Amino acid sequence: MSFDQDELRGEVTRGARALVVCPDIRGVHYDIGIEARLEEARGLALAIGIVIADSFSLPIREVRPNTLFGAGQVENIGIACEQTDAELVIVDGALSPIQQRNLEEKLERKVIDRTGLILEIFGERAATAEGRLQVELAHLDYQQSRLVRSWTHLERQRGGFGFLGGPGETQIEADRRMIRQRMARLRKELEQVRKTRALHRERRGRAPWPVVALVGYTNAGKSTLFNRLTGAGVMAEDLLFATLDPTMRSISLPGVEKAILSDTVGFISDLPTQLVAAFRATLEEVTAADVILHVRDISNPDTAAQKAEVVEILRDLGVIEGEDTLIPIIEVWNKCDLLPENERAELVPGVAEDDTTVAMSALTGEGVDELLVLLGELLTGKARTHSFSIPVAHGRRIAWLYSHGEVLVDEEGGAGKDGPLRTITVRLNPKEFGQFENIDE
Ligand SMILES: Nc1nc2c(ncn2[C@@H]2O[C@H](COP(=O)(O)OP(=O)(O)OP(=O)(O)O)[C@@H](O)[C@H]2O)c(=O)[nH]1
Repeated sequence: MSFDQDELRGEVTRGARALVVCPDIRGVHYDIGIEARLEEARGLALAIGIVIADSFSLPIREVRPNTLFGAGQVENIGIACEQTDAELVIVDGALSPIQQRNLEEKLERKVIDRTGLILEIFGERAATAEGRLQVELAHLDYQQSRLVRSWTHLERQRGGFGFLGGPGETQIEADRRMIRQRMARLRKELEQVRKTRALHRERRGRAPWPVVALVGYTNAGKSTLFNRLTGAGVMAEDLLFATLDPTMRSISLPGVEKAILSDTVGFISDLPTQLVAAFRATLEEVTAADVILHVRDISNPDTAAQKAEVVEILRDLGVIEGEDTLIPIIEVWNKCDLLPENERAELVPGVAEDDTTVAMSALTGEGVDELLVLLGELLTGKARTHSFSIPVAHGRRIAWLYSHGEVLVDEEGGAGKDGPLRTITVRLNPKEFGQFENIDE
């Protein structure tokens, strides 16, 4: 195989020192302000263990097709790299393959753009089979576009120059073909995974404990909360857990011996469209959770817009349908410590009236106990009423409902494709509701 598979992954290494540059292009609409964009870009880089040597924004009046930035700006980036010892430049915007190559040559450093950076993060976080496949597919797609248009560079690398349309070009063609073949294979595998869909059931079936999933906008404080909830005292079994999957840990909650806390990839503004499918797939595991903690940075001026985006994705994933949430969601109003005194007094600490909101600070720890109590209640005591339409022939499922839940109504419910139905209304807590889905006929 002539194409180096490693080229497709691992654009950046953990611990690399990077300069983060945020281009502010005149006439381009960004969802959030330049300071917030810079903050987000820094957060993204930190999320995959990059050390930030420096970060700044650069106004661009006119996009240069070859380098994006103007000549003077490129020079300044180079100087900043020298001064801060940066070995990597992250451009928080889209670079064409040509721009990326040219910047790399001029700066004599690796340069990655926003899509490349986000792909790295997704690659690290993808927890399900579908997520991993989607991320690899997006990576190949990205890589493919780079190959096509930067062929002169690769040709030179391979010593193919001198022959017009000669070996160099053939090499590129071969690389492209290989990528296409790999992509076709991945698509097939994806189809397979989707067909079986046993994924989540299997995952749920395997986990004897309830699962609590953290979702939220990037920089909302998910990791900080994750670390606070999982605490300093890491038990041996947790270490094993942490090695297997660093985004999952066990926690104990009032009334619940053990629950699993699962972190997910953060939501990102202006997500490049080619990454949307991969992003959703990395979040699929959320649909297997018993409770979702939606972490919000309540001190952020864009907090309402960020919430709307998160809700939209949860809708797409089928977690929210119309007015109903199929998995209970607790809104964590994080970073309360940053609110002005008068606003804080109304919120902190604790639980708001609707009992699905907790105001807290993952940094100072205020409100954490209230959150734990609410979580414990949701996972144990707080049963909810559900209505199921079940074929009479599915005796085991019906018997299970009687033995585990509190059946309120049980009546004839017409006929379905598996014969006569019963409509059973029953009170189940979230854990039992999850278990019920796994009961065979
Ligand atoms: N003042 C304050 N800062 C906080 C709080 N929680 C988190 N932070 C800070 O916010 C920044 C982002 O926190 P993270 O926990 O990394 O955010 P995240 O949601 O995991 O971000 P991604 O990994 O990008 O999704 C860090 O600098 C935290 O120290 C809080 O309650 N109060």
